[in-house]
Amino acid sequence: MASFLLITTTLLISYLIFIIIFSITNNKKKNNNNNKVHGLPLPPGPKGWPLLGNLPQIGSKPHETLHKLSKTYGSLFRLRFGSVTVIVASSVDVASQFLRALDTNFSNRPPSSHAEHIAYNYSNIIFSPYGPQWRMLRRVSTTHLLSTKALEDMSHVREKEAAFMVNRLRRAENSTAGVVVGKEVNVCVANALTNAMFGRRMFGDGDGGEFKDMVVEIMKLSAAFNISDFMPWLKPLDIQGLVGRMKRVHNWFDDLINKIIEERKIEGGRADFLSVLLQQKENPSGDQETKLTDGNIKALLLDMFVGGTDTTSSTVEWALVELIRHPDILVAVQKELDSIVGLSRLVKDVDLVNVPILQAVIKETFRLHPPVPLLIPHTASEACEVAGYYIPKDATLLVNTWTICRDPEVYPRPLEFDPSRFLPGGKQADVDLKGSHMELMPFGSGRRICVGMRLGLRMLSFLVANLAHGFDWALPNGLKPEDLNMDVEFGLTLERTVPLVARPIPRLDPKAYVV
Ligand code: HEM
Repeated sequence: MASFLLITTTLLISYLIFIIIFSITNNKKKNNNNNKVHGLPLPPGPKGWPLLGNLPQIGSKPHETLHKLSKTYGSLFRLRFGSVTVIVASSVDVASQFLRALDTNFSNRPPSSHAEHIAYNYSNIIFSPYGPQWRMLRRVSTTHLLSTKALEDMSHVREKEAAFMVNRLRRAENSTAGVVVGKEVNVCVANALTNAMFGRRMFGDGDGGEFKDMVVEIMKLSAAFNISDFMPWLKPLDIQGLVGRMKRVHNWFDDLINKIIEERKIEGGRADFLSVLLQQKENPSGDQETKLTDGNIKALLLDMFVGGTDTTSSTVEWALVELIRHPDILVAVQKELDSIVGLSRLVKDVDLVNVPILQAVIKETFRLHPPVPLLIPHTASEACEVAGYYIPKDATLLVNTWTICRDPEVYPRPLEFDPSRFLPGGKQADVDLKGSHMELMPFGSGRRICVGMRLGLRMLSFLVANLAHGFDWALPNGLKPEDLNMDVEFGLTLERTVPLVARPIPRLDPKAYVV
């Protein structure tokens, strides 16, 4: 036994030494070749550690660390995460070179253990390689699941879930401790999505049972930083134990969704995403280059849930926090909505066609609190030149929208919450959220722009509208709005460290709240 341990340890140490030497010489060679062959410098950047590169410098709030580095190295700089070259874009000009001028070259994604072990080996949209499968999944999603008509057909589901939420909040009227608003919003968004996907609510009002536990684990793993994604030679060791957890949660999800699919086969079709996808699999429409597989269907539904829930609910929470901190703006939103909706019913989807103040509040919330401050990473399919620098093939691109949204050259008084920038006469009056204005792109831009953007925007506007129109808001325990903790936690989205707890004070006719 002792000699077995000795041999294993010796082999492991030799393997590590070999990897260290190989990685150092390989990185040097790569950099020299890059410079020599193309005669262009690589973007500047801080020196990294052997092997780990700049990983130890990134910290728990990468967007803020990268923001600080951009002050030293400029709006286009380079890092190394393990063996991966990382390029960071932190200005409107640089971001538009990558995401507009060179969009096709930067439409790929880096390898990801999450995509491999949870999302059916890259069968999803988010991490699908740029190619026929990705095009097919985007087409199916935009044409059949998230088209304007499909979103309108689903509006009653969102309205019903919002009514449940408003009703729960109304019942908390007399609670002096207040309610954890983000939790209520999260349950509402999650149920609206599972209703759209599977035709059923899967989160109870108190606890969400098995599905909720599974989702929480998936969300945690989606946000986790797996070191072997950057040091592929560490893969066999799974030193953080993440791959084991990913495989377990994948099987959990797979069992659950298989059960739902089997039930669906017995019950017959419905008008939800699952039925539409199963039908598309049997009878594909158009001349699809690739066929939709069971793996694609499951991975796509998972993508939509993971991509759509926390992004939407955390932005609603931030918007409400800002409205509580700026009571005059809350009153302006309420007046705008009262003039359209009155006080006898809740806001509906169709009411939100012409609501400039609400839309300006949403934009300003996205600007100060972008839920995805570093866009999902892109990679360079081919080496190229940007701003006089050499960008190597396979380099990972991070776009720091958090920095872009706080650039004082673009946004005067950038730390102030001031929706009037986006109103007629304001400096950013023409800026929309659809990815054509690099100064505000919470959904990204170019080919990889968020596929659920329209659904996300509708849910978000609709929920903020109902929270603002349905209630006045007070803080418990004499807390003053200006004393609200505004710290953030970087994860799957940029969440509040301290969730908002507030007291909803109904302001509509009592019958408006009856579900
Ligand atoms: C406020 C809500 C949302 C925000 C802020 C948001 C943000 C984003 C961002 C920043 C990206 C990456 C863009 C890039 O790579 O450059 C993305 C991608 C994606 N989002 Fe969203 N999202 C939201 C809602 C949704 C919803 C509701 C869904 C689906 C129902 C969804 C599904 C996806 C998918 C599938 C992708 C991958 C697109 C691709 O790689 O081609 N998102 N989202």
